[in-house]
Amino acid sequence: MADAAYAYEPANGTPEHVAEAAQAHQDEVAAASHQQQAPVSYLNADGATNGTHSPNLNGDATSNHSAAGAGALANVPTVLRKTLSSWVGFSNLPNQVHRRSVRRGFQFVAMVVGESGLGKSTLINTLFETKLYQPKVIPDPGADRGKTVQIESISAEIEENGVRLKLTVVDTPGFGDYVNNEECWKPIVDNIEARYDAYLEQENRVNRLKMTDNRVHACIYFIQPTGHALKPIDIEFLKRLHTKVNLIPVIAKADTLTEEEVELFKQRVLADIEYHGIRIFQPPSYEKDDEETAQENDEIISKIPFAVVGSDSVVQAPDGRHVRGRSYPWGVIEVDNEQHCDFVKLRQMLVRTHMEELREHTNDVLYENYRTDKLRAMGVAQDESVFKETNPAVKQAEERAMHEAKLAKMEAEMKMVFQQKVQEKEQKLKQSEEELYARHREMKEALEKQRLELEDKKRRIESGRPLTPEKGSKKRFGLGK
Ligand SMILES: Nc1nc2c(ncn2[C@@H]2O[C@H](COP(=O)(O)OP(=O)(O)OP(=O)(O)O)[C@@H](O)[C@H]2O)c(=O)[nH]1
Repeated sequence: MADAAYAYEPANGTPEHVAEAAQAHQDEVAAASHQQQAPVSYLNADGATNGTHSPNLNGDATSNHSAAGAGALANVPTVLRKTLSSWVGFSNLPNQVHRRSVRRGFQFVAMVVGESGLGKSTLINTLFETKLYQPKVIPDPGADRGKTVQIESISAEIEENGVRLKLTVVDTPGFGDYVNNEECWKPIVDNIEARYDAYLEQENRVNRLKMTDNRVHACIYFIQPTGHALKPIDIEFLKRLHTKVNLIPVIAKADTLTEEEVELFKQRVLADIEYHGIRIFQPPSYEKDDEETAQENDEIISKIPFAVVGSDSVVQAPDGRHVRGRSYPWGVIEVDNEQHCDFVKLRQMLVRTHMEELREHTNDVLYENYRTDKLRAMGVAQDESVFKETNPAVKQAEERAMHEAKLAKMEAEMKMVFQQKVQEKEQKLKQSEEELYARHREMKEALEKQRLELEDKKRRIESGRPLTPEKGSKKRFGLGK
């Protein structure tokens, strides 16, 4: 296992990141072996420099930053890459996912919309090679057809090579069939949203072990093969639905148009779609797609909107083969022949190559947007700071600054309280000082008065004058008042 590599990523590392990191590591290892082993310093998970090492210690030092460079990178979360010395086994993960998926089976909900008689039921039967729809009873001319679009769904469990698929087809009879078709898109939007609501309700349950996904994963929209352009009802419908569901436009009953007419009609439909800013489902292409996949993808994209022919019966071709198709006096149209129609490409995209993509886009984009809008409308606010990518060092510095600010505030408050107390004490001391001074002054005055009286007495005695006590005075000499 010389080349196996793994990488520690920050918490938000995705498998793609990991794969890229692994690839980068392999490139680095290859480069290092060419550069003939100059000692390099390496970074540990904290970003600190751990001195110099020779590049191959089995644990392969793969970061050749200099110490100075390491210092500059000290705050950046570091990816530590190592070569595995033995087989760990996580390359088997896709097989585990495969086994789990086979055990659980898949759910897929497809909606078909289009005016009556455009071949919706026939196409669904043709697509899944199942008689999901039985031949319809055509209503009598006078019979009550109802006044609004009905929503009907049929489910079937189908199995292929041990893989189970629970397929639900949502039909919308009555669409575009009335004299006034003004709001015929509304019951369809309501139905799609009700399915999102049901899923949201399941997500909010305490126990979410048994979640059924009845969200519409794809909406096949049947365009009447007029050969002109999209009709107002088509444009209105597509505009109303394009943010809610994966739209897959198809030109119905393409066998009623010639090859040139189909090509021209496709161009007009696409021009209309672009002009009205309608977003239809486009098979995504990825950088890491191999050549074959990329080519397959391009071919599918080039056929949009798919010109389809449906038939669930087998006919005999002029060369004697028995094929699914439609037989005309002038020949046979084969459903499964790419020269005759785009049915094969539609099936390829819908079932073989992009079913999971459709489910993922429904969940990650369409449902997510619906859920966000719904919760916001209910007044649930999102704390945007949780999405902020944080560098641990910066976060630590922020926390330290906050802590220091808190300490400084506490210190200032304590100082204020202390000063207040000191002021109060000073005030009290000043007051008692003044009281003492006043008392001292009074005593001094009283003593002075006594002294003066005694001196007066002395003078009298010395001069021989009699000491006549003051009238009514019984006061004795003393220091007290
Ligand atoms: N020429 C042609 N006829 C088709 C095609 N697909 C279906 N039909 C025929 O068109 C008729 C109506 O087909 P359905 O599949 O019942 O059409 P629908 O859109 O499901 O009709 P509603 O259920 O009434 O909405 C049937 O007679 C089919 O045999 C097609 O690709 N080309």
